[in-house]
Amino acid sequence: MISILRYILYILLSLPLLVYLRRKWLFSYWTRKGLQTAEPTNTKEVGLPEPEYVKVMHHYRRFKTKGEKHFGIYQRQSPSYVPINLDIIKSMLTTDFNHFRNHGFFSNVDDEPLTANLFNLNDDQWRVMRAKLTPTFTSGKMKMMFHTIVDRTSGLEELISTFATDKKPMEVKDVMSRFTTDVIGNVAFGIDCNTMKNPDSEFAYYAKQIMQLGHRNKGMIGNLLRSILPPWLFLKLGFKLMGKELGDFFFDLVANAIEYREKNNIVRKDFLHLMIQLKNLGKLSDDDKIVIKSSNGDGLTLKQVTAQCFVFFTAGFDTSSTTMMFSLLELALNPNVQDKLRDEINRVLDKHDGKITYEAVMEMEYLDKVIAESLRLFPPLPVLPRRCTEDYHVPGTNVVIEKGTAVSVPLYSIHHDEEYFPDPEKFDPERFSEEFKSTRHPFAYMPFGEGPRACIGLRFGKLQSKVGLISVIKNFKVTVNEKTTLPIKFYPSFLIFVAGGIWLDVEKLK
Ligand code: HEM
Repeated sequence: MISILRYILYILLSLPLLVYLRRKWLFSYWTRKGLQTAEPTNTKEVGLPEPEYVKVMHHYRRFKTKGEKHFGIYQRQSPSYVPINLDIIKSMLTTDFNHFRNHGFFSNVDDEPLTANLFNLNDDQWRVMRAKLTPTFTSGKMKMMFHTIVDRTSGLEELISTFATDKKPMEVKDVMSRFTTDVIGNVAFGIDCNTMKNPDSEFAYYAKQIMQLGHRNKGMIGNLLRSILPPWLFLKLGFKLMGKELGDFFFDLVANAIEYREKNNIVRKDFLHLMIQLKNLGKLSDDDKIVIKSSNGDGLTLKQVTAQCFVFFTAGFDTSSTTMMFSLLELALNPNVQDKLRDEINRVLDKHDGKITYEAVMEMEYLDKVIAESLRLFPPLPVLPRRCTEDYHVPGTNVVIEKGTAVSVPLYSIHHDEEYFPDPEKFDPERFSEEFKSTRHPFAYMPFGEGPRACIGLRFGKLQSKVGLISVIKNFKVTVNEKTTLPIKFYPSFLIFVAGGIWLDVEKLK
């Protein structure tokens, strides 16, 4: 008995040593691979912790100054490879795409249908889905949906007018998200969410839940297990990655909308109609009626359709409202740019009978530059995730990235690199004149990602951001309210969130 107790005591005493050795071994991964490493720090940060992409930028700058082409970091306990050299990045995202075709997220249509969305899908499932969805985002299809975006601008103008009349500052992210929620809710689910009129609508509630995924909705034990278990095991224990309530809400929404349209042969020019075609025919068709029978068994299931509508919504509403929020902040901080943009908007709209048409938007070159510069300074997805799917010898180096390793393409760091963008913190839309663009490495700017896995919704995202900005700048003058903390501080998240929000004063123009 005493000897058993002694053994237990030895084990207990040696436990801290084992933990220490395991930690040492895990965190020596990159050194063993011959790569410079950003050591994980244990020091407590004072105030708001910096988001991961800002920490990566500090390392990026340090290692780049030393002439390194790449370095390694640790996310929790997992190693992640961070390329610095743009030619390496180009190879990984394009020519050697096959080694890095996955984002590295979990997806399983049976256990949790919403995870079977294009962003999460892997390997052949991704390839097949991407090929099916690509024709949904052509410029022809964008023109078809254009009126839905423009129709929502009257609600946006009404909403902003209330702040101008009451002389109250407006929290820009809230206002612009309500605009994009109404636009995408309409084109992806075919419903009038009306969050601009009613911020407490059911739809607005779920939109907020989506933005909190991964932090708060699983309870304390759920969050703890989620951080240590692989997703498949987490699901086997009865937890949900996205939450059951959220999954049921979106599934019912899509199922009911499709049933209604199919029963009543309702055709609308939106994503949902295109998804009905993909469900029933397996491809898009020019028919202006609903065809029910799948001719070749190639059609998407209802769960697959729901997952894609869900990702259009999630990937589409926050990215575009973030883009407009930062554009408006910079326009408020740079009144000369704001005036110049307003002049362009008025000049072009005059040529188009004062109407926001697709052609008018395409004609606004300065608007395009303003948005491009805002996306440079504040890319809504500041790090591009990839997962290595086959061992990869990094060109021009002795390093081999092992299958299964995560890759973080440091978009935010590249966009703030003074080699590519001199005086990088300055907002200067002229960086996107043809003259300057042609002198830059093509991979120095990629807010929508690059290669076959780049953002499928680029055209739609740009279009709704442009229409939203036209509608605000045409009608209102914006200035910074003192409630905005400058310089802005980011909230720690993998997306760009501003701590305390961005508050602007708005003045209605005649
Ligand atoms: C300004 C707006 C937007 C920005 C900045 C943006 C940015 C991005 C980025 C950086 C990626 C990852 C690309 C990569 O891994 O290389 C991405 C992927 C994606 N985006 Fe967007 N996005 C925007 C708007 C939209 C919209 C409006 C939609 C849909 C309606 C959308 C749907 C998607 C989807 C489905 C993916 C996954 C593509 C795949 O894995 O094949 N995005 N987006």
